[in-house]
Amino acid sequence: MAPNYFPQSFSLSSLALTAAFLSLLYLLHRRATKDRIVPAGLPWIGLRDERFATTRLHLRDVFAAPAHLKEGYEKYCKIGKAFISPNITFRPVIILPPTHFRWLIAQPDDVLSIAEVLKDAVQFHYTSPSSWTFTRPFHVEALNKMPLDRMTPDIIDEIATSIDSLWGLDTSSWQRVPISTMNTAICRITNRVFVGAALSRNPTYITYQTAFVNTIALSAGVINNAIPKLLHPLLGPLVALPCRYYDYRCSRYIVPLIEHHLRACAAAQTAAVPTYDEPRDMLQFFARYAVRSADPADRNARSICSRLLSLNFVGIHTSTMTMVNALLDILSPAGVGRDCWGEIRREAVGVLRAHGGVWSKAAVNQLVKNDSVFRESLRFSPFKLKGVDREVVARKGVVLPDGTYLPKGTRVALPTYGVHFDERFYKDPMTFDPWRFVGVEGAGMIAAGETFLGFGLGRHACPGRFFSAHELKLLLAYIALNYDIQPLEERYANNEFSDFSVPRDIELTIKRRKQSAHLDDD
Ligand code: HEM
Repeated sequence: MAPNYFPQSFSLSSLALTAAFLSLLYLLHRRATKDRIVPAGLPWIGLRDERFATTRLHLRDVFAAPAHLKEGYEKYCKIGKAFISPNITFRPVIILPPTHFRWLIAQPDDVLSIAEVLKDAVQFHYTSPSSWTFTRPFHVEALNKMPLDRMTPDIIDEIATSIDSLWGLDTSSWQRVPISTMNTAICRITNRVFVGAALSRNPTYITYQTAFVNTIALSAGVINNAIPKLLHPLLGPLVALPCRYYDYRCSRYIVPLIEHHLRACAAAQTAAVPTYDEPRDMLQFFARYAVRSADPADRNARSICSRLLSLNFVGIHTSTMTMVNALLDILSPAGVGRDCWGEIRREAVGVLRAHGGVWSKAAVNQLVKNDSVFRESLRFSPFKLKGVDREVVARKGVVLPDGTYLPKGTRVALPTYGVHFDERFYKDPMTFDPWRFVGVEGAGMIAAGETFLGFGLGRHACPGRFFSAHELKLLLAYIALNYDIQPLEERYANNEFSDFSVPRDIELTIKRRKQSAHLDDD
């Protein structure tokens, strides 16, 4: 009798189930790899000779991205060559060397697109469809031209109110506060500037707004990384339900305000004598742009509201991480060794006294040490290790300066991490030197350039950086003037995940000063 190789319990149905499971795995693998456009002739970084080599490389990259990017930069970028970097999304990204940067920023948007990357990264189609139903991206122009001088009194008022309530006013004893309180403060300051005092102090609105900002990132992450593309139309709307709900709840507060501002702007436009006040918040500013547009789609209050919420999302996370990284760097042994906290406080005292105790844009512009610390921290502790991501959208693809052909759909990016630690661009790059940029022509915090990619590069460089730099410098100055902080034992390492480097939530030991340092006797 022929031997029975199958255990008794191993029935035909379990065999069929196993086969179905394996087929499903194979199909998912095929779907996951469908978008892998891999241009010919470029080297991979980190690829091993093994089965399912690229799939395993993409998975390994979740924790090995910094090592991959460093190795690729040293091996290829430094000799002017591009390389292929793996990615958690299973879409490889072509990392361009500094010699190709000028070529990249010279490409028009219908060849290399940032919009495609953003839409995909945030899965706007599911998470916030209304934020893309506009014809003109006037929010970018509005961000570039924000009337920061006029907004400064509100910004400093919101900084003082939020920090005082989050960190307390006890001048007698040291307190422990989570560094993540910066997130709440920046959320409040941003909202004060975006939607005005009434809403920024409304706890219910702030709860919904914070929930939106947090769930949109989570939903997009799940859709992008945990659901095969094939299932996006089915599961995308379900996963995005929470952030769509919070978007809706916020809109109940914001839309009536926008409609009010749109009516007021339209009336002022037709009045013989304009009656409308100069805008003090972004909603008013947006309304001005909207009424000037010839396209009614630009005046859709729901779309303007979702656009504003998406800007909140982009701006609050980035500004929070920049502030937290800066505090960690300043209070680390490297920052303490250069008396960073003391210097920032002395500078703030001098500038504030020189301006009669009142902050203005001109006063903030004189905070050169404060400015240098932020730029150095963005260089030394970037929260995104590769950046300036673009997608090839030209139907016929595009050719790199070295002759490499990139088909439509290829993703390209620049090696932020490599450039920021390249000894050809920075002396002693592994050292945090807070005063590195003081007095250096063209090296202010917001100056985007080929050797500093913290805010991107070219015409799409971050339009929110003018506001963010202003807000962060005022926030740091306020804290330095009003609080003592104990140094940290070490520069706590950030959590690294894929090409993200996110600071950890640690506790700071702080004590309120009896009065702002600019009022002290010398
Ligand atoms: C320190 C804080 C910030 C950092 C480090 C930062 C960084 C960046 C980076 C690296 C880019 C990509 C640029 C490129 O690919 O060339 C970007 C784009 C962008 N940022 Fe920021 N950002 C910050 C704050 C803000 C704020 C506060 C806002 C708005 C309120 C904002 C709005 C935007 C927008 C709308 C874009 C897309 C620009 C476009 O599509 O042309 N950012 N930002």
